[in-house]
Amino acid sequence: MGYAQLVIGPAGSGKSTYCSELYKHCETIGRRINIVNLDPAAEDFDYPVMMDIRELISLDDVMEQLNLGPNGGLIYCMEHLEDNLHDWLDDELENFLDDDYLVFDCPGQIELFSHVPVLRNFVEHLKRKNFNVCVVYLLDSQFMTDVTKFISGCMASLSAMVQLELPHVNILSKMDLVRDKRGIDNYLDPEPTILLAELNERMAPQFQNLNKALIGLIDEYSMVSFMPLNLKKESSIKHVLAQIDNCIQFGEDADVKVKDVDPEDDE
Ligand SMILES: Nc1nc2c(ncn2[C@@H]2O[C@H](COP(=O)(O)OP(=O)(O)OP(=O)(O)O)[C@@H](O)[C@H]2O)c(=O)[nH]1
Ligand SMILES: [Mg+2]
Repeated sequence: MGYAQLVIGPAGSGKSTYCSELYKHCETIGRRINIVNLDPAAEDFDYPVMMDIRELISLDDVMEQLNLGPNGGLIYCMEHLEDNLHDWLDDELENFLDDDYLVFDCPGQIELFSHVPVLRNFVEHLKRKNFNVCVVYLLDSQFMTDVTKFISGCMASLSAMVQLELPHVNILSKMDLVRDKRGIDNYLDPEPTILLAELNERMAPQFQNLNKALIGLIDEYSMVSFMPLNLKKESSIKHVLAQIDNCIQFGEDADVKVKDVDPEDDE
């Protein structure tokens, strides 16, 4: 049994920074995690890269040889990854132990978790390899300045939920930059009626039915809860990691194993 976090979210939402701070945190507490780069366009890393899509395919080569732009090139690279799950990925996974913990730093192109099936197939493959996988969806708290942005952030996250069908943890990133914490509180675990009132206030009257339907949808998926993450605070990282571990049953299996070898249990 392996464990994996699939770190996704819009471009610039802080995925790679999250991965590197998580790595540092785990290093401090003596816990082994492995960060995998799935972004063919990434250049610099603050974390040791245990597995790297750039060893499989080069975005620059793809763009040059196939005459593609950066986004088309990226999708091509990701589809190439999909075609190589059984050889490249499986070979790379051989390097890890059975109960290793992997964190996948994904690209930020929204099409990867809205309609392109690559990540879904990638996850299915990991599941077949006996990984417990969870989505860690990052949304930049800097954009949480009004209800319309919040709704669009929720919709993108919801589309990832529907696409990937995985346990899902929503995180509001870059909390160290938030000055008005009260403004953000409304969006951490929001009250649907308050959201609806705000939305109606913001938008022209003809949208009231649509607003109601949107808020109803978000409410019914009961996914509008975001966990704030301040990477400058060790306690915040610890809290978020504990929630994610819980989602993929990380600690639980470990506990069982400890008990299994406990000699006092023999009696
Ligand atoms: N202050 C602050 N800045 C952050 C934080 N996380 C990320 N940033 C900054 O936000 C920018 C984008 O961060 P990345 O970690 O590269 O974001 P990403 O989601 O990996 O971006 P892509 O890979 O391009 O999709 C960088 O300039 C980071 O320094 C944070 O927690 N606090
Ligand atoms: Mg990145």
